[in-house]
Amino acid sequence: MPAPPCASCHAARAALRRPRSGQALCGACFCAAFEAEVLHTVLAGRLLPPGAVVAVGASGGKDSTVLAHVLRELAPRLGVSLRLVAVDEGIGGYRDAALAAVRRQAARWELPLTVVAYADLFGGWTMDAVARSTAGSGRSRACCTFCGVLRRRALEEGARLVGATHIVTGHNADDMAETVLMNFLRGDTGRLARGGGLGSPGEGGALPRCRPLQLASQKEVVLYAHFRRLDYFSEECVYAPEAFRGHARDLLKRLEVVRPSVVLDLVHSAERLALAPAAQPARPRACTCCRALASRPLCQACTLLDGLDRGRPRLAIGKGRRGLDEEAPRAGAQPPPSAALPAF
Ligand SMILES: Nc1ncnc2c1ncn2[C@@H]1O[C@H](COP(=O)(O)OP(=O)(O)OP(=O)(O)O)[C@@H](O)[C@H]1O
Repeated sequence: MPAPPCASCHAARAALRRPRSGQALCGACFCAAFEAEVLHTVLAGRLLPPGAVVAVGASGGKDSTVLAHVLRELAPRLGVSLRLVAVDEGIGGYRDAALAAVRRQAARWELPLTVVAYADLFGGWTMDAVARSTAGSGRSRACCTFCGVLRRRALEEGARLVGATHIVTGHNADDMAETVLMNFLRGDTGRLARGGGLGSPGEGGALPRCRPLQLASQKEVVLYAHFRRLDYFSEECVYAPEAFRGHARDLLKRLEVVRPSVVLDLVHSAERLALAPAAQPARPRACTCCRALASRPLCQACTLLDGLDRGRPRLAIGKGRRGLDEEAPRAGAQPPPSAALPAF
């Protein structure tokens, strides 16, 4: 049976059905609709004001590739300029190939690219060194926790380096729903309270961050990359199989079979979530080591780096926060560059 005509242009044959609405569209009309929806997200949320210098967190993966491509299309209408910022976490056999993809994109799209490395920013620590250090502590699955905290800090540093006023990342609706679910499953009310909305306004001097693809499903991101013939790196990080996120992802996939709207429902729930006054996280204060915003005496990045420097990663990544708070940073510990507390 031939494909039905495109429900938008009525001229071409439909090439896909949109996963959520079931609308049959040709590739060109789907891409135009996808771009219009991202534009709406940015304008309705007032995420990127005209004149903004936007640092795109570029990992070489599908999400940030699609984000950079869409924003490049929308940049003249939004009146913003773009810079690609890539973080080299020091993950052998993974990040080098991903960075090669980012370099190809920067060259093809004529966008300036800056690469910042954990090793330079964090006193020689790479993710491979962190993984070696945490192996045998029984907590090696926490690699992604370390990486998330340090990457956020590194992205902030890279963005400042290129004179950016805003940071955007490629988190899509599926990523966000996984995060919400993980925070619920861990009982992490602080992150639940901070994690909603389309980004963070830039508390305490940190650059404002946003996620323009937060309402786009993973399937549509992949479809957009396919129809725009984007070149991206699709391998999974070598440390990802250890991550708790994988369990949240599996659970969501199963839930989606019985309730297709579950991903967006979770994202919207998090946006509207209000904590009871007694459960509100403590007011952030300055980290005693680097002066970044922190909900405890030490910010997360300093806590992790200090734990690593002491050779006690178990302390740094465990749930025993009380123990952590009592620990002063090791004398002479290098404070990492300043940034604010992670919101995602
Ligand atoms: N090494 C990196 N350098 C710069 N930005 C990064 C890096 N890793 C992740 N990001 C940013 O954080 C976002 C979420 O990354 P994460 O690895 O959690 O998810 P992902 O769904 O695999 O994203 P992607 O497909 O873009 O790699 C990315 O879209 C990107 O904007």
